[in-house]
Amino acid sequence: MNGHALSACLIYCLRHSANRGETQHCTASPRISSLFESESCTYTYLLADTETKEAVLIDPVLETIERDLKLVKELGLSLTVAVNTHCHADHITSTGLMKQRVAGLKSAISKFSGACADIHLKEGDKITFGRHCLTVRETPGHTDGCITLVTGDQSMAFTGDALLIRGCGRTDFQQGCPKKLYQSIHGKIFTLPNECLIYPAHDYLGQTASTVGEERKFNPRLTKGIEGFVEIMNNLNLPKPKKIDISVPANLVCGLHQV
Ligand SMILES: N[C@@H](CCC(=O)N[C@@H](CSS)C(=O)NCC(=O)O)C(=O)O
Ligand SMILES: [Fe+2]
Repeated sequence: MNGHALSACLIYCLRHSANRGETQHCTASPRISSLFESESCTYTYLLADTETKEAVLIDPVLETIERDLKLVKELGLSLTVAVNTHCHADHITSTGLMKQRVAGLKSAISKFSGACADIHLKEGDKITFGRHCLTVRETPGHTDGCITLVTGDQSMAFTGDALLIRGCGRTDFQQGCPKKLYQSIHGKIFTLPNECLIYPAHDYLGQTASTVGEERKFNPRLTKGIEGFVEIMNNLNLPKPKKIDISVPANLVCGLHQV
């Protein structure tokens, strides 16, 4: 083999071994537990690598910290990151308290949330746990700091309050903007594969999960054009979340306002 062929071969081998590393590292689906908090109708998701036992918690709620930690212990998991999909307005996060209970645990939230955390996330960042990872897609519109977390194999998306099942997050407070939300959902969530499972932060009707294909086809708000969507969002006339005045300031400091 001459020098040129040898270096071409070397580049090919390096590229392919890097790709293999990426594939092995970040594609298989993690184990998932969906946990519900009934007062705020919030879903907390525990994702784990069943081999390495590393785990990530999404949107944990203060009131259910004991339940969540019990499950982590029962499954023999090592919780590495507790991430919020945004600065919640309706409930207080448990990430601050959880950090006091779990050695080495790091909190994470979007850098555009204005909230404190160990890790400030932005578009394309990855949260790795064992062989799995979550990739950050910025999906503002409900708040400026809303993110959607997508598994490496794009089989699951944790959409926070951006996309709900047959609905979406309201846009009438916390920097809410219907046009931004429409663009976020169509550009960052509906571009995922149709089979990708949607796991929202809330459900008020007892629904648990949906898919990108289902929401693209049946979501009564998102199947409209942008003008129709804006019209719907500007006329929801929802009452404010009962706990908004304590939740937002508390969540800016990881729920450690009065603890
Ligand atoms: N009644 C609840 C608050 C309900 C609410 O406003 N939910 C938010 C998500 S929490 S910020 C929302 O975006 N809802 C969209 C919708 O169409 O319902 C309370 O008092 O806590
Ligand atoms: Fe919200």
